[in-house]
Amino acid sequence: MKAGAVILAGGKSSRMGKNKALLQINGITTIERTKNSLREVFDDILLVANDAEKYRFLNVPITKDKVIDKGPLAGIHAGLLTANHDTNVFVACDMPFISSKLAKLLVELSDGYDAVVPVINGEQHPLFAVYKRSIIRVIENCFETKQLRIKSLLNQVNVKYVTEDQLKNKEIDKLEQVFYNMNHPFEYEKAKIIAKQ
Ligand SMILES: Nc1nc2c(ncn2[C@@H]2O[C@H](COP(=O)(O)OP(=O)(O)OP(=O)(O)O)[C@@H](O)[C@H]2O)c(=O)[nH]1
Repeated sequence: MKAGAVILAGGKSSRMGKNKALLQINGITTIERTKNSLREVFDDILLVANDAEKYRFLNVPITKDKVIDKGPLAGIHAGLLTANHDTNVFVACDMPFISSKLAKLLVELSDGYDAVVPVINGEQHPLFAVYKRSIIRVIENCFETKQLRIKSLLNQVNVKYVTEDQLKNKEIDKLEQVFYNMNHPFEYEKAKIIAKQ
């Protein structure tokens, strides 16, 4: 695949109260689940984390934010600067049920766009989305103008939004679960139940 995958794990997990990436579900850490799923499709997987030692066990290259305390946008920035490919699927480390098939499809839909973002039931999912190196300068401009929301970035680049209608017939398993993410302890408890279903 002429694209890479980037996992973002540079956050503070303050709502969860402990590192979300390292929470176990069915005996395996969330971030490892994510990595294993991406590995079905991507040879190149990069991790953006600011405490690299915790993640050596994943055996993937690790880079740090170049701009500190700027949230996920800084992770996307560092990932694009470091990745081996122009086109990369970015995934948050708190999404235990992502789909490698969907990741591949998002890449396939990216020709002619700077980014590909799923929109499910009207909600945008910019942390399971494709971003290209062409937007690095725009991200840096967002930092300079203190626009740290990914939405601000998306307003300034050429985005393909992919809705659930466009994903029909693509045989993506359990689409409603793919974007499940864990911010609070009760969402972790729910994830463990979902994983057993
Ligand atoms: N590289 C990088 N990733 C980040 C940063 N902030 C958040 N992320 C990642 O972006 C994704 C979504 O993060 P959030 O849940 O919004 O933020 P968080 O800091 O992890 O959690 P809270 O402290 O509870 O808001 C997760 O994968 C985070 O690891 C950052 O400053 N740098």
